[in-house]
Amino acid sequence: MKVAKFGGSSVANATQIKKVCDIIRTDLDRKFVVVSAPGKRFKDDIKMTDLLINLGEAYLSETDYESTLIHIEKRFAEIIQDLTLPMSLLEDIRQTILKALHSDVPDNMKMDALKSIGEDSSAKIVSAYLTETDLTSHYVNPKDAGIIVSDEPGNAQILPESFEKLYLLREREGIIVIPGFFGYTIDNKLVTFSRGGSDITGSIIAAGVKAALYENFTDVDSVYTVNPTIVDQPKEIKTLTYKEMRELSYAGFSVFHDEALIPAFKQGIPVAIKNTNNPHLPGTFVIAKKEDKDKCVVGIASDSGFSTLYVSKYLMNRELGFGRKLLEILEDESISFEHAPSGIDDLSVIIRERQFTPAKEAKVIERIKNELHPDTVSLQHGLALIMIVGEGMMNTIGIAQKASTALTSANVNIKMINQGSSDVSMMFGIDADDLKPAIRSLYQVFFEEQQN
Ligand SMILES: Nc1ncnc2c1ncn2[C@@H]1O[C@H](COP(=O)(O)OP(=O)(O)O)[C@@H](O)[C@H]1O
Ligand SMILES: N[C@@H](CC(=O)OP(=O)(O)O)C(=O)O
Repeated sequence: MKVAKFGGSSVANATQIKKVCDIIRTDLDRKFVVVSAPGKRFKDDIKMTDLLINLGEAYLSETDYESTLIHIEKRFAEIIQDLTLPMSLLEDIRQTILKALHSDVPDNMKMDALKSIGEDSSAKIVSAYLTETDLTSHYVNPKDAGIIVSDEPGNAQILPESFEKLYLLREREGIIVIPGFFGYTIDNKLVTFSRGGSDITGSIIAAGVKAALYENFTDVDSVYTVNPTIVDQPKEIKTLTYKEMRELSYAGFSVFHDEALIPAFKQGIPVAIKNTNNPHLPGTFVIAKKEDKDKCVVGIASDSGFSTLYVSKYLMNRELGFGRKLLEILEDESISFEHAPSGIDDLSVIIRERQFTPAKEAKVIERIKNELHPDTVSLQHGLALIMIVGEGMMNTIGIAQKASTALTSANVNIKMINQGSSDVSMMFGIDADDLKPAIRSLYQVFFEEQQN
């Protein structure tokens, strides 16, 4: 038995949904189907999840929400009409939206209920279309499936008690279509995963039913060695390990959610990332053990939008608890950090920029000054991080030298290097404006000039 997850681009309109159903029909081992909300149909289109978020925000701020509601209904109406499905489906979706919008619950619960409607509606539509084309298919809500999650709105985590019930899904007849992206708490509250979280649902179902394979269908032929929006037609990655994929996803390979590896990994289920528009191609396989031992570096991920909190104080090394107190201030202000390289008298903490507002930034600096009495404290924005990833890097001579040669030849200043805190990656911090030339030059050196 296989689990097939189809991303937003695969269910963006009726033409794409027909491709999804053809893929299922060609291999009936694909018994469990997980779907996302309709995604972008063209570059500047708006994803259904974002429309639902806009709807909720407009409603909560008591501004005009009717126009967004009409926009949402029109998109679903178009899909349902083009698939010649009964219009009662649209009425069902409309009622679900209105019920979530007018329910008397806290704002974060209302937002999660609204956000889930994209996936929920896709699952109802795909299941109805499969039935229409003579396949036995059932829509199964995550609550009935057994997806029990923590009570963290917009950021749920799966609870271990889910897996026993999920295994029973194997007994159900026909093709089971489950909406991705959300689950229910023990006391029945609907909570969503973080953005892009339908990948997580797919992995949870795969682990629960002990699938032979978890197929993740998207809009690219494979996972590429670097982001294809930065380098044109980069080389494909044929296989990589769970550890490598998790590291690359976290550092910017948005094709697969970094939290989606763990459930499949724990059960040793291989993951295949494939293209809905070219399903005959093999795609990329994520597996437990490195296959191509000659290729040390598998991919180079990157992301911008980071800040550096820099603190220096003479004799910091002798001040017991300095680092803890600094991180405690961040914890108090609900700020998480990514990396924290340190020297004798200095400590830098890398933080995602979006966690700061001007007021929060001023408060953090003020608290550090008052509570830790540093010589200097500053917060610099506009940092980009590059992560070079590959199992075996630790024992390979010359990776850092190759990377710094590539960055030098692109005239890119290295602001920070972090090597050794992970055995599968090496991080470089650079100015965000230098990101594209940096990645292009690294790609050239690591994947075009010679094998690594
Ligand atoms: N290294 C990479 N390899 C492949 N795709 C990547 C990579 N880095 C970023 N992406 C982007 O991920 C996109 C697919 O992910 P996503 O938009 O979430 O798809 P879906 O709609 O299937 O969920 C691709 O279109 C591509 O632009
Ligand atoms: N629809 C949700 C969850 C998701 O996984 O979507 P996609 O498969 O389009 O990345 C989001 O946009 O966050």
